Amino acid sequence: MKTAVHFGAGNIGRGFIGALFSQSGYHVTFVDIADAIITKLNEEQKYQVKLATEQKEAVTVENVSGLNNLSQEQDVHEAIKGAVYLTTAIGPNILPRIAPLIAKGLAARVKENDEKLYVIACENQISATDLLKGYIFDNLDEETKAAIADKVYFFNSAVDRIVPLQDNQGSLDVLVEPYYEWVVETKEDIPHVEGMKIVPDLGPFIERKLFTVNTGHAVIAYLGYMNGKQTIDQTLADEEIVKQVRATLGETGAYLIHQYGLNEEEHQAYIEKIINRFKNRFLNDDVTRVGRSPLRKLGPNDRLVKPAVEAEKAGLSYTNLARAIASALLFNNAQDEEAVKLQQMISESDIPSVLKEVSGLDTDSAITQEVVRHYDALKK
Ligand SMILES: NC(=O)C1=CN([C@@H]2O[C@H](COP(=O)(O)OP(=O)(O)OC[C@H]3O[C@@H](n4cnc5c(N)ncnc54)[C@H](O)[C@@H]3O)[C@@H](O)[C@H]2O)C=CC1
Ligand SMILES: O=P(O)(O)OC[C@H]1O[C@](O)(CO)[C@@H](O)[C@@H]1O
Repeated sequence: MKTAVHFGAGNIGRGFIGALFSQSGYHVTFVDIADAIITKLNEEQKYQVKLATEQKEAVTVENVSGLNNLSQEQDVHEAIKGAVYLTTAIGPNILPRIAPLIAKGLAARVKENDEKLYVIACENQISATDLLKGYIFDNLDEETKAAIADKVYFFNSAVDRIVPLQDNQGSLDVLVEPYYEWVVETKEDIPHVEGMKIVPDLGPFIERKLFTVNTGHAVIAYLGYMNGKQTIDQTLADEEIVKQVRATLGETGAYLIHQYGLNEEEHQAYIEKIINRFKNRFLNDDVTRVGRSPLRKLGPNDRLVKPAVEAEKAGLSYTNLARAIASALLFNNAQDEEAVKLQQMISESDIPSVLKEVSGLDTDSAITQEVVRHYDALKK
């Protein structure tokens, strides 16, 4: 049987990417540090993906197993040696940590296997696979880099499916929204995977997704948190917040239309479809999950700052994006490591200096001034 090695047996790993490989006739070897999940995968060898709908339709995912990357290094090398695909859904910040192990696996593989291997990072981050490739190459000697050149291919991708935190008493089953989109950038003819959409240029896809789904979601999460809401759908019951989401997505939309020549009506329909996805009450999606890791979300290339910077460059409005950035700066969830660090930075310094450090914005830039104005207003 063909195999795919997937790093990260979490929500997207089990509920989306691993499920598509399994449905396409692959055996999926999940690699993770969570021992309980790995043990259960090996014991049960299957799980269910359940749709967040009234009917809760379920699909059984079979031909799965697990390896612990901390205690089973050698087995992970063996798995990489024989795989057709190597994918990740682990969080962008974790990619550097798994790169040394992948590098060792690739070095061992190319000594004995001339077949092509396709590496795809499935993370909410522009050019995540390029980043992963860089981390892997930092761990390879020149000879191995040359040896893998025409055997290991690295493709960027965009992944879109809302998979909330799972409240299932340790079961492997995963609740997911019905919608999904996995777009992979390549001009190669690659082995078929159900549900994988191939495009020659990912730019418009990843920006459209990140600056609509993820920007919109972040606005709801931060405003919801600020207003004491528990979940995304509860937050959207507040019409003022819905208005704010539409206004923000109006700004990212204007940039996307300007940058990629998108059809205005189609883009408006895309926005509305996404807002409806967010309203799915069966997801019960916690605002703290969607707002997690605010330092990453406030990064220069991420869902809030990048569209604001691009809008400003294009002479377009960015005041609602500035408000979204301000609301992210007010996310003071004590359970979130990055939120704690962010609040500590703010308490020891000032907003312009924090934005300089976290988002790469000049302290006297127009965006920074606009964020400070909103921050002061929201804080009241
Ligand atoms: N949940 C969602 O709806 C979506 C998530 N994404 C992206 O997918 C990626 C994964 O997100 P989720 O599946 O939600 O997260 P998750 O937390 O459910 O899964 C991540 C998994 O990685 C494992 N992990 C952490 N550190 C590790 C390490 N050093 N070595 C091996 N495994 C390690 C964790 O144990 C966990 O099982 C993120 O980049 C996220 O932005 C993208 C689209 C949708
Ligand atoms: O996974 P991240 O980047 O922390 O952000 C959460 C976002 O990702 C998603 O899980 C799916 O794209 C959304 O729910 C949300 O916008």
